[in-house]
Amino acid sequence: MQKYDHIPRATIQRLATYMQVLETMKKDNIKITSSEPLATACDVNASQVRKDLAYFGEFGVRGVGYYVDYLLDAIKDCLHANREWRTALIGVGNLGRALLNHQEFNRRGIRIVGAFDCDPFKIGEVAYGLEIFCSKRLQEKVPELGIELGIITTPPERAQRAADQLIEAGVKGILNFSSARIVTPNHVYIEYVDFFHQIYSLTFNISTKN
Ligand SMILES: NC(=O)c1ccc[n+]([C@@H]2O[C@H](COP(=O)([O-])OP(=O)(O)OC[C@H]3O[C@@H](n4cnc5c(N)ncnc54)[C@H](O)[C@@H]3O)[C@@H](O)[C@H]2O)c1
Repeated sequence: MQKYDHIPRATIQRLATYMQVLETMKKDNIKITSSEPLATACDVNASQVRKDLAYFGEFGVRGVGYYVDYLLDAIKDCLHANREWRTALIGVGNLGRALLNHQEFNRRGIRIVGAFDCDPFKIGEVAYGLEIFCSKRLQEKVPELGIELGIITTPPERAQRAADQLIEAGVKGILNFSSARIVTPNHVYIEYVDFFHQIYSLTFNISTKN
């Protein structure tokens, strides 16, 4: 069993939220904080924050709290968010183009260095500084461009094929924006982004809790 295998997925997701809260504090020149603001941001209690952080080490200072800079750097280390991740985007349609143009990826070290599509009219076109390659060339381009992550923005019925091509090329982490559930081998990690999940949570809460 690997050192970090027992860490719950929810903990990892909360760490990403803690990181955002701490980044805002840093911008606002706040030097010291406690678990409470981090807990509030994630709708958990302060002891959950301490438990989440304890998986990775001891970051608080007794009688002081947490130094914002130090905790932010420590969380970035935990999430490996302090280095560049070279990324391929598959499916240069409406959403794909919006993501290619989203500056926040670069700022966070997620560098989209390859854009791929299967439409012959799009292949060879330049979108936001990237030449669009045929997705059949992933096998060749992934090692050449040092790509480690993939983003899928194809129609759902094409997403498994796109994932298979990424996996065959050696990619081990995939962010899937299509609604398709993707089958991957154990060594490949997949995350799903779907704003309908959040919308249905809103419709449920509005309808049942008011
Ligand atoms: N997660 C979300 O919240 C969210 C929001 C909007 C859209 N979506 C999903 O994102 C996906 C893209 O939406 P869109 O509006 O950009 O669609 P789109 O039709 O504009 O773009 C899809 C692109 O994928 C390309 N493509 C198709 N098959 C491919 C393959 N096998 N390899 C490479 N490229 C391929 C097409 O040529 C096209 O350029 C859809 O699955 C849509 O449902 C998700």
